[in-house]
Amino acid sequence: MMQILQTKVSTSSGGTFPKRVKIVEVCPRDGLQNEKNIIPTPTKIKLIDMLSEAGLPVIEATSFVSPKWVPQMADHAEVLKGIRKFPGINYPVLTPNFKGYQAAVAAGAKEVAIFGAVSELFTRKNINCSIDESLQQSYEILKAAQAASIPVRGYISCVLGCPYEGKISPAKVAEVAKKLYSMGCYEISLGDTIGVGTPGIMRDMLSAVMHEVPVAALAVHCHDTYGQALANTLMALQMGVSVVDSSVAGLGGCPYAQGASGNLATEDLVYMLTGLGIHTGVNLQKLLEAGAFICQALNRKTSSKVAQATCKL
Ligand SMILES: CC(C)(COP(=O)([O-])OP(=O)([O-])OC[C@H]1O[C@@H](n2cnc3c(N)ncnc32)[C@H](O)[C@@H]1OP(=O)([O-])[O-])[C@@H](O)C(=O)NCCC(=O)NCCSC(=O)C[C@@](C)(O)CC(=O)[O-]
Repeated sequence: MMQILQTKVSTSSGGTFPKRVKIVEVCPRDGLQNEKNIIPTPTKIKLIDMLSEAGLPVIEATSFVSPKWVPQMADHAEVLKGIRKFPGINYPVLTPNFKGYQAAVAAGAKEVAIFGAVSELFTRKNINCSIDESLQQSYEILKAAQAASIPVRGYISCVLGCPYEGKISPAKVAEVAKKLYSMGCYEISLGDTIGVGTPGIMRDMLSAVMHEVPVAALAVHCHDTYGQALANTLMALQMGVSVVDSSVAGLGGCPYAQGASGNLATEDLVYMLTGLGIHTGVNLQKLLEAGAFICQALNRKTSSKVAQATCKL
């Protein structure tokens, strides 16, 4: 039995927060991509349908990457074709190269996401090319997508630290963000891929990026390895960011980022935003049910504190 405590937190200190936040739910892709046991396609489809029913405005459905690299995403086309497409909800998919882009469009994708990084070593391990080569691949996708009126979101990984190169300079993040934005990405999601950042590092990184890209076009994507995801996200909100990536039940992690662990749990994000009086359009009860469903399917305990507090799984 789930019971949500309806706390009303004063918003008097929240003058600088955005009035509404767009949540980009990444569980069906980021949350599941690292799972070793192949999850049945109908389970993935049911999860996405439940997330749609919870009112999430954007649900990243799958990724059109190589099945040799990420076997869990091999059923991408079946997932994308099988989900109920709710009006007003976007279902973007990840595309690493032109081959992935073409397959995504053939399967009916109406929005795609490209991904790059600020670390040469991570880029090599993740997509087997250099940063410049990955930008070239992104450019090819962007050109084709623009001609087909398909919006493209851009991810940048390792913005607060890299598992292979360590510290990352904010100037480097700003440089890559500027390139992706000027190439035509409508939104840039800044990923703390291994969850090593703290709010001060987030502030410095965002300050640099905001000189190059309008804050309205920025999103944050925080992993929770060191328990900093919510704090880092709060810092980003205070700086005017109004798009946040998160994953129900806190599932997630990049298979090619040593030490990566789960994402910020969507339940915890929604709870905090509701407490701050920030509108998301998400029904927390339905979200908790979606989280309970996928945790049961994976035989996994939820990482969401709110789910733990409201439901003994
Ligand atoms: C980019 C590649 C494909 C290069 O992989 P490669 O081996 O260098 O590429 P290749 O061109 O030599 O191709 C190898 C084989 O894969 C096939 N192939 C090639 N491309 C595709 C495709 N799109 N779809 C299906 N098949 C494909 C290709 O046809 C070939 O098949 P073969 O001839 O051997 O039978 C590979 O490295 C890859 O798929 N990497 C994806 C890794 C990944 O998914 N990482 C996780 C997502 S990123 C992330 O999680 C971070 C993020 C976004 O969440 C933000 C954050 O937290 O920071």
